Amino acid sequence: MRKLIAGNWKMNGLVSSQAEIEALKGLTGSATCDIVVCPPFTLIDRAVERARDSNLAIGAQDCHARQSGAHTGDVSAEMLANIGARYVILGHSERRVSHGEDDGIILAKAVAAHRAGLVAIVCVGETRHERDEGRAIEVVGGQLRESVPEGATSANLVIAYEPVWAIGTGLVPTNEQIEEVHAAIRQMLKERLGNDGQSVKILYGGSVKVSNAEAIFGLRNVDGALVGGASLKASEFAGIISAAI
Ligand SMILES: O=C[C@H](O)COP(=O)(O)O
Repeated sequence: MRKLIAGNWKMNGLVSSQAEIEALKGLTGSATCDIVVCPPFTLIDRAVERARDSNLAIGAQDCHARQSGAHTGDVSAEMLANIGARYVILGHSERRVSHGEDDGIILAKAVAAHRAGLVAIVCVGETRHERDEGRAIEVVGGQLRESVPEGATSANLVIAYEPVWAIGTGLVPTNEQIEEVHAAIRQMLKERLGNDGQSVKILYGGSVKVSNAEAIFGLRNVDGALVGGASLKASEFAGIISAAI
């Protein structure tokens, strides 16, 4: 399956950071994988312009479930599609924790993303405590069941497995642990979405770096990565992308 490498800039980036998009274009012109950059809302418009006529797609880091209305400070999926975003990250653990988002909210947002024609990158993953209790697959399975819309397809859904304890910590599960969870996600997607579940991309996220990318991308059910810190510098992100080619 063609790999997908997505960069989540989180709450980083000023107007001057457009230079990273420009540099990334230059460094990844011959890449044979799909590449997505998800800057903060404030830079999406500019990033779309910068990425025009390149193999980079631009995404957002969240959206509201409603199309419009009295929701101060929020941005709808339709607004994102309207300015040229093609992807939206949903259910990132930083939003689950700091904004109290539960699976029901994430499901509603994924439905909204699909309504607007966006690809939803739905994040799932267990905490350290849940892993230590041997419940990683059970937790991820519950999140998938409750937050993936009925009728989602490989054209509008990507799953990102991000163990919470691996995000921004430098800790990474063993290759066996990653493969075990990805294989379980693959099976659940097939059960839920039928044959098309086989083609939904499953990304790994959590402390992906140039030094570990190749080994992670070599795992059977890993179809790419959702990269945080290492996506902020074009040269570093391009190094990860080249490991996926
Ligand atoms: O969305 C990205 C993940 O939270 C991973 O972040 P990280 O690569 O900085 O660990």
